[in-house]
Amino acid sequence: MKIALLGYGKMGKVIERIALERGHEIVLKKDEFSTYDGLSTADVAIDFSVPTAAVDNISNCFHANVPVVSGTTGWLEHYDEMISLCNEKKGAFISSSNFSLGVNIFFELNEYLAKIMSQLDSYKVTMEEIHHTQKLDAPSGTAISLAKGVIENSQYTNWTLDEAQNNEIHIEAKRIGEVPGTHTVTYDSPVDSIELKHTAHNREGFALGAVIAAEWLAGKTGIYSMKDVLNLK
Ligand SMILES: NC(=O)C1=CN([C@@H]2O[C@H](COP(=O)(O)OP(=O)(O)OC[C@H]3O[C@@H](n4cnc5c(N)ncnc54)[C@H](OP(=O)(O)O)[C@@H]3O)[C@@H](O)[C@H]2O)C=CC1
Ligand SMILES: O=C(O)C1=N[C@H](C(=O)O)C[C@H](O)C1
Repeated sequence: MKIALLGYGKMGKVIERIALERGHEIVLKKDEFSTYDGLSTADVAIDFSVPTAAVDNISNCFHANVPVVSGTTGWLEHYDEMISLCNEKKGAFISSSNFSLGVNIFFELNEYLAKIMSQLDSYKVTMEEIHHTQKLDAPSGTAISLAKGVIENSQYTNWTLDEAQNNEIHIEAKRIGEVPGTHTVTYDSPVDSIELKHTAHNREGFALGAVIAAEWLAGKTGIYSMKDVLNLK
């Protein structure tokens, strides 16, 4: 399969290695100043860039009729626009705040736990995410997805980085050294606590998940999620 890499930073480089190991060919490595030359020859594009570049990258894929897998976080305010463009161009799209198998299992557990805890007034939920100091966005896309998973299954209505008021979920975003990504969901009561925690040991899980998603998406049309790829629906 011919793959275009949109973003060739920390993630792009790990994705390149895993894609080559799985027998794929890289036809474009786009960073900030390079062009999209080669994009139209790709079977699929994988976007791990920066919040300000994701919309251009994804739009260019739809215009070039190339299926696109996007892992970039911090551009959610343009999500509906990209969905409309995908539908208009009859494109193929998967975006996820986290492509690792472990985090996608964690998402399922988070939703299940939220349903149970929604019946118990004595517990209050909070979230913590820890990432490396080069990360541009806060809170992480994964923390936002976790908060949405709770909101859709409980009485909580929104998340905040500030002190939580009624029905708000507080997210603590920490930036420390080279941490690849640690997320914790905590339910705390006066008598005990329950914690769900995922710790990434490196970037391999994110990158492998993105390559698997790209293999799954190539040749398809439509808008999908990691639930489709991993058969979690
Ligand atoms: N969904 C998931 O599973 C995961 C998502 N992420 C997300 O992926 C994104 C990338 O992370 P990471 O690799 O660590 O970040 P890096 O900062 O290491 O890499 C970002 C890359 O994007 C490039 N870039 C900047 N502008 C453009 C542009 N206009 N077009 C294409 N590329 C551009 C940069 O180029 P240059 O070097 O020239 O500046 C750089 O190569 C982040 O949003 C992060 O949150 C990260 C891990 C997992
Ligand atoms: O920027 C990162 O590094 C990561 N970003 C994603 C996010 O914002 O959730 C996923 C992962 O935690 C690593």
